[in-house]
Amino acid sequence: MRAPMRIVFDLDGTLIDSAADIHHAASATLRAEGLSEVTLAQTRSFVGNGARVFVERLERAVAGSNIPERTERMRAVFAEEYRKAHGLTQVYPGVEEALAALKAQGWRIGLCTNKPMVPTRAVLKHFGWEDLFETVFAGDSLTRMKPEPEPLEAALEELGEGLCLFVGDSEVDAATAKAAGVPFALYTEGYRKNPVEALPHTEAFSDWAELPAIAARIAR
Ligand SMILES: O=C(O)COP(=O)(O)O
Ligand SMILES: [Mg+2]
Repeated sequence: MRAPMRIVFDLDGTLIDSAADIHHAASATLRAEGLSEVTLAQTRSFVGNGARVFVERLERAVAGSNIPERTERMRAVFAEEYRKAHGLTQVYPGVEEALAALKAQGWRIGLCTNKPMVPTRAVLKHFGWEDLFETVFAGDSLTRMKPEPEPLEAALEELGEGLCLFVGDSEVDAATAKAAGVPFALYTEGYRKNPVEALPHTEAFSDWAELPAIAARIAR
């Protein structure tokens, strides 16, 4: 009998390009404080360590520092805006076909994102993906988030035993996989800040059509 296989995906910058919506939510948050706005490229560079860190980076970029009361107000506005922010989000080309192919190959599929659970569920619903993942760990599911290994380990545990693979786009994901001792497939078209070579990875891909073959190779 074939050993079970488990594959866990990151969300932002891996399955979906959500930067435009995050930028929109960030702009509303900054406007509410009378602060100047940031560019889409800046927004992209602030994504990766969850919503709390995102807001801190945003505030620091335009105001020079974090003032606790202001940071809290900004967090509240951002959370509200983020929940509604999926109209501009695009699924990367080939993602749905690749996930279907992986399922057909016998992979059990999970999600491990640093995005909080409320906007994560909202975006999954938006794309009709509520039942796509057998397990979902968000940035606020546990007390620790990526790059700590716990959420990835927890997602894998929920998927049972067997060979495993993590797929993500960023330095945070590469570090998480390394910390958990899990093979890592790097999607190169997401929000990473450094060259591909600088991120520890088992395999890298730029086209989702390549992933089923990569996974099959790792599973051999
Ligand atoms: O929301 C974030 O900061 C990052 O989200 P991700 O873990 O899905 O890339
Ligand atoms: Mg990501």
